[in-house]
Amino acid sequence: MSLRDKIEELKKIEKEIEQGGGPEKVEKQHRAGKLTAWERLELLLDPGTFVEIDKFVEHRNTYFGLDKVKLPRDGVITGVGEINGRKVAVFSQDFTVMGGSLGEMHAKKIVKLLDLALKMGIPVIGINDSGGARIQEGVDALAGYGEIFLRNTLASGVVPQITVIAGPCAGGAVYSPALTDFIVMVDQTARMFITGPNVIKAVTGEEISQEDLGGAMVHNQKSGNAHFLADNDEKAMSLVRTLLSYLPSNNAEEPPVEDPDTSLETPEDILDILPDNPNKGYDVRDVIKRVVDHGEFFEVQPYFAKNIVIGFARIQGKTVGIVANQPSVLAGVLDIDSSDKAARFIRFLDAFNIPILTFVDTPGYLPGVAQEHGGIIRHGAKLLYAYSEATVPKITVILRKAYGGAYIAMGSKHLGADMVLAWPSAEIAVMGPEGAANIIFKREIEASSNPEETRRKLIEEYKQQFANPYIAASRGYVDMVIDPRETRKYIMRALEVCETKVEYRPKKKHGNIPL
Ligand SMILES: CCCC(=O)SCCNC(=O)CCNC(=O)[C@H](O)C(C)(C)COP(=O)(O)OP(=O)(O)OC[C@H]1O[C@@H](n2cnc3c(N)ncnc32)[C@H](O)[C@@H]1OP(=O)(O)O
Repeated sequence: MSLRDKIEELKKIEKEIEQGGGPEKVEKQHRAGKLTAWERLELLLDPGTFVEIDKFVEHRNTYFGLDKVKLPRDGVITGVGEINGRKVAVFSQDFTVMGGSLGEMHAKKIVKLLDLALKMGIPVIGINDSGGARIQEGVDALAGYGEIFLRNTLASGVVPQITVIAGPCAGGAVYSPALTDFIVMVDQTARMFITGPNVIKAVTGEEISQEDLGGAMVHNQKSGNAHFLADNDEKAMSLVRTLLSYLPSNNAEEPPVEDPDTSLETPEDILDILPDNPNKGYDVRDVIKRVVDHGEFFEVQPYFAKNIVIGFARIQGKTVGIVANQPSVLAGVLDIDSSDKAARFIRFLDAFNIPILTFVDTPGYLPGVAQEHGGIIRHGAKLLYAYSEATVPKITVILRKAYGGAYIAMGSKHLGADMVLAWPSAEIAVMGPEGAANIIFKREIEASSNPEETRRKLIEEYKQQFANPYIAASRGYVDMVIDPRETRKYIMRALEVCETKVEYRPKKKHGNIPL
């Protein structure tokens, strides 16, 4: 055979492989509202940038008649491509090939890709659509998952890892996504659970549908396992592209600078957001949008623990991570879920050189038996730990309430904030005026001929004395009390000063965050 003939043969082999599970399976995939592994990659990557690796890999299993079965690419496409001109490593499981199930060689392809991404310092995006461990391959499939979990862990904090769940992801398979930084789930088609409805019914007697057990909304809203909800595969791919635009390729790089907004102005109407009544809520995102570049805020986990808001934005084109109490939900209290949500995000920001911008308006940690018995002490400590551990620039703006332990936890000076700004509306105290006055003036109130009137007067007195930013500012715990209309300017200046920040921590193997 001449070289030209051999090239013809190569093209023929490639064409066969590219059929995946064949037209019928592709048709079934489309009928289920899902794109194929290849179609997803085409939407995710810049056109013409994908370079496939291991296209010719085949399984070598002989059990249960598998030796007679051809599984193109062993059910997963792997390779390197570009997103907005930056290199990424990607794998996309092909459900048309034996349900995208993971056997020995399928796993080896993903492991090889993760090793490559780690060596080259490029983000990893995994598109999951799989029936899990390939049952016929037994322990080889389990070993494959173990090898992947190890790589996910080693890559954690070195390169960003993003998972899209675009179909089933069941059993131990869920732990690879869980070890990555962000999970996007596609509404109605994504499913994640350790054991499905049938096993649950047999073991606990509970009856539940797949969607209610592990659908995209459940994990976005209830469990907090997912970070983003996408209406369909197209939206999921576009979401990943946006997310990546905020991130560096690895922990030794800075995030890319995009479309810098050099205006120093904060819109005048920022003064109209806080209600006059301090017990009324407002949407903290209205504050965030008036401060960041072009009013653009990319929220992460918008459906989970809504009493805290996290997400990405830019200041002068540079990425910042935002953590903000949300006074319109549970008055912005800190509880188990919001502490977990914020702490994990802060650790991501710190690992990837992204400054933390915190907005504070919280009445404290949520009281209650469920919270105490649920471990609020341990979960709340995660937030303290994450802020304390972080060495990236930390800028905090106290908008209104900053009470008790929550004052300390929310990026306070005491946990190493580089710049703490406070609006004149800030109230920094051990607790709110009503609670405080009832305790410290208890005897005076009881002895009074008009207890209600005395209580009211003493609460007012307490408010005058303590419910302001000036005592904290007089101690240097607040660096500057500012006109809210200058918030953006102060943040810009603070971030500029922090650009050369270097902070060392004692040498250790790793800390022991309260998990
Ligand atoms: C450490 C990791 C440990 C684990 O992964 S444990 C989890 C093991 N996996 C499971 O229990 C899930 C088994 N699969 C299923 O329940 C269903 O196939 C699933 C994922 C809900 C999808 O259902 P459908 O959309 O109706 O598709 P289907 O059942 O017709 O499957 C399509 C083709 O894929 C095959 N398949 C799915 N999961 C597989 C697996 N794990 N091993 C081997 N083959 C698997 C299935 O047999 C079917 O093949 P075919 O097209 O009929 O030739």
